[in-house]
Amino acid sequence: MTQNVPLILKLISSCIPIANRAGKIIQDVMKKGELHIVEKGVQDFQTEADRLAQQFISISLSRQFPCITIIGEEDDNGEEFHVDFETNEYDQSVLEKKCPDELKDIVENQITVWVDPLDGTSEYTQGLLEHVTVLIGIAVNKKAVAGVIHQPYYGYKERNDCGRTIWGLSGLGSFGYIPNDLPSDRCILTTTRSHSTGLVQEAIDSIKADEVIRVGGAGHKVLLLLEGIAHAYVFASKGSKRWDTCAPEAVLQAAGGLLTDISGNFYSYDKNTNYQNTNGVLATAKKEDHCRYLNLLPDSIKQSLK
Ligand SMILES: Nc1ncnc2c1ncn2[C@@H]1O[C@H](COP(=O)(O)O)[C@@H](O)[C@H]1OP(=O)(O)O
Ligand SMILES: [Mg+2]
Ligand SMILES: [Mg+2]
Ligand SMILES: [Mg+2]
Repeated sequence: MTQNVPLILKLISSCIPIANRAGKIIQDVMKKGELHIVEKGVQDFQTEADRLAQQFISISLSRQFPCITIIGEEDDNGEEFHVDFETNEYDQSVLEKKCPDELKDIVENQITVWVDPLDGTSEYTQGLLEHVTVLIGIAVNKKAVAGVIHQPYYGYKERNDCGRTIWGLSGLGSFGYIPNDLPSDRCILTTTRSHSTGLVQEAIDSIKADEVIRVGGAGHKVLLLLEGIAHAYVFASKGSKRWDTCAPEAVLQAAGGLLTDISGNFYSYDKNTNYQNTNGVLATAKKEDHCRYLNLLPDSIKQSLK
């Protein structure tokens, strides 16, 4: 069934059911009601759901794609985990797509997968469940080229079968959501709700937006850009990591947007990179708007993150 499918499509089509299943693991932990929270650092938490979803994703992907490098947020907890799920499921709609020519011949050792099993952990622990996403980002050499963003609690207040999965591939497009037009008469920003600093606020103020939406998670904020709810995501702080931005960057770029650090430089997603996003995040729904936001941010803010 998948013999003649290029590796990159096969990998994305496998990441979708894996991300969906990780979302179920996250829901199950919440249903049981005991999160077993560990504090990794200041404003940096890990729950049972982060750990179990990480192990599930890492084990499932490495069984199926043994020569791919997988780097996950919660990799080093050393716990035993039994994966009872045969990871030979594929999302058929991905397998049917035409692979962009430049990605047809990619092999496993060129790929690094950046996994954030639960993005928006602070919000998850506070019951802000729509902020939670599962992020699986696929980099070829150092570039983020594909991403899967699963939002397990999307629509949970309205329906029982909640959740949705968005994915994108550079040169092909983005799928799984309705891209509405951005408002043309006002400027709407999105930024952190749980990791704000004086500098984060200074950067927001320098843009003089009409509205600022403060929500959790890098995945969730990029969804606001994809859906035409916010024009730009501005986070002038260290704190996020490559697994927070790889999938969002790839899906956004496939949809015509752009994600860089606050000086306009791309992060490298090479397997040997330092994984800290030291220079913050500036993402825009439209790549042609990116330069304007970049110019609005004062040099003093850019310099102080370097
Ligand atoms: N200071 C920080 N320490 C740890 N993680 C951070 C920090 N700042 C941001 N992050 C990660 O980046 C995501 C986006 O940031 P924010 O929600 O503040 O805008 C967070 O959900 C968190 O990911 P995670 O929840 O996976 O640990
Ligand atoms: Mg975390
Ligand atoms: Mg995260
Ligand atoms: Mg996380």
